[in-house]
Amino acid sequence: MDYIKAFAPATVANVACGFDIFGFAVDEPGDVVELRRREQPGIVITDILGDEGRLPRDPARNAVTVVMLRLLDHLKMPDFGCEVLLHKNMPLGSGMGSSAASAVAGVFALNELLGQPLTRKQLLPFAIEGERIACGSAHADNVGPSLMGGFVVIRSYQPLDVFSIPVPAELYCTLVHPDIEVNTKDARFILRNEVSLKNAISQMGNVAGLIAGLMQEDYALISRSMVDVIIEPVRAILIPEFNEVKQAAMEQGALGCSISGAGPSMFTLSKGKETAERVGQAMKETFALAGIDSVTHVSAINQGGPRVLESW
Ligand SMILES: Nc1ncnc2c1ncn2[C@@H]1O[C@H](COP(=O)(O)OP(=O)(O)OP(=O)(O)O)[C@@H](O)[C@H]1O
Ligand SMILES: N[C@@H](CCO)C(=O)O
Repeated sequence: MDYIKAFAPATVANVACGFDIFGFAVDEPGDVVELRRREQPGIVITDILGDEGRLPRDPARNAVTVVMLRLLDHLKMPDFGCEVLLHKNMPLGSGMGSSAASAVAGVFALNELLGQPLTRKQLLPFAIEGERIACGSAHADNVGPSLMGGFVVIRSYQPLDVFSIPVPAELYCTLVHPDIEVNTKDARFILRNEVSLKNAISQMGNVAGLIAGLMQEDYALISRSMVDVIIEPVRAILIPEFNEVKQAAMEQGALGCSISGAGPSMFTLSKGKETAERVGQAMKETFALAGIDSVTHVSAINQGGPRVLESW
C-alpha cells in the first residue's frame, strides 16, 4: 500500500461521573488523515487543513505525527518515509477529543499502511503519547474510545487495563460545542487534588450505576447515575450558561447532561434520536439567548472507531 486516507471519531470523555476512566465515540465530527509513502526516510507534514494555521507543522509536536514517530521507533523502521496531510475537522480545545482524534487517525492509518503489525488495542499506548504532547496529560478516555469505538472503560493506567461495554442501540448522544475555547491543561489545573469521603462514595455509586444501567439497558438507572459531584462543580464555571443549558436539556427529556471531556462542549444522552435532536435544539437556543453561537451534533454511540476511507 502506498496511500491511505483514514478517519477517526470525536469522543465524549468522562461521561459525567467517570473522570479519566469513561469515554465513548460518536459518528461525527472526526479528523481525517492522508498518508503517502515517499522514497526519503522521515515523516513530513505537507499541510493541515481547517486549523487556521494554529497547529504545529513540526512532526515532533503535532499529535497526529508524534504517535507515528513512536510507532516507527517501536517497529525499528528508521528508514520509513511518508507525507502527512491532516484535515482538522473540529476546533481545538473543544472537549470533543480533538487532539485524540488526530492521534488515533495518525497511528491507525500508519498501522494499516504497514500491513497491521499491531492490533488496535496494542496501538493504544502510542495514541496516548499524542495526548501527552497535546495537553501534558496522558489520559486515555478520548483516545481509547476513538481507537476502539463504543463505550470504553479505563480500569487502570498502570498497568493499562481497558475494556468495552455494550450500550443500548437506542442511546443517542447530543454534543453541543459553544463558540468558546477551553484548554484541557487549564481545565485540569483548576481541579482539586483531594476528594472528600462523602463525594468519593457518591461518585463510586454513580460509576457502578452507569455501567450497570448501560449494560442492562436500564434508562432510569442511566439517568440517576449521570451525576458528577467531583469535577463538574469545579469546571462548570468555565462554561457560561452551564446551569441554564443543562436545565433546558433535562426539560426536553435528556437522561443526563454534563461537560464533554474538559469542556466547553456539553453532552447529553437520550433515549431515541428524536429526543436527542429536541434536546440539542433547546441547548442551542439557550446558548443563543446569552449571545453564544454553538454547533450541535446528534449521533448514536459509534461502534466502529477509526476507518479507512480510501487506500491504494
Ligand atoms: N493534531 C492536533 N489536533 C489538536 N490539537 C493538537 C494537535 N496537535 C497538537 N495539538 C495541541 O493540543 C492542544 C489542544 O488540546 P486540548 O486537549 O486542549 O483540546 P481537545 O483535544 O479539543 O480537548 P479535549 O481533550 O478536552 O477534548 C492545543 O494546544 C494544540 O496545539
Ligand atoms: N478526562 C480528561 C478528558 C479531556 O478531554 C479531562 O477531563 O481532563
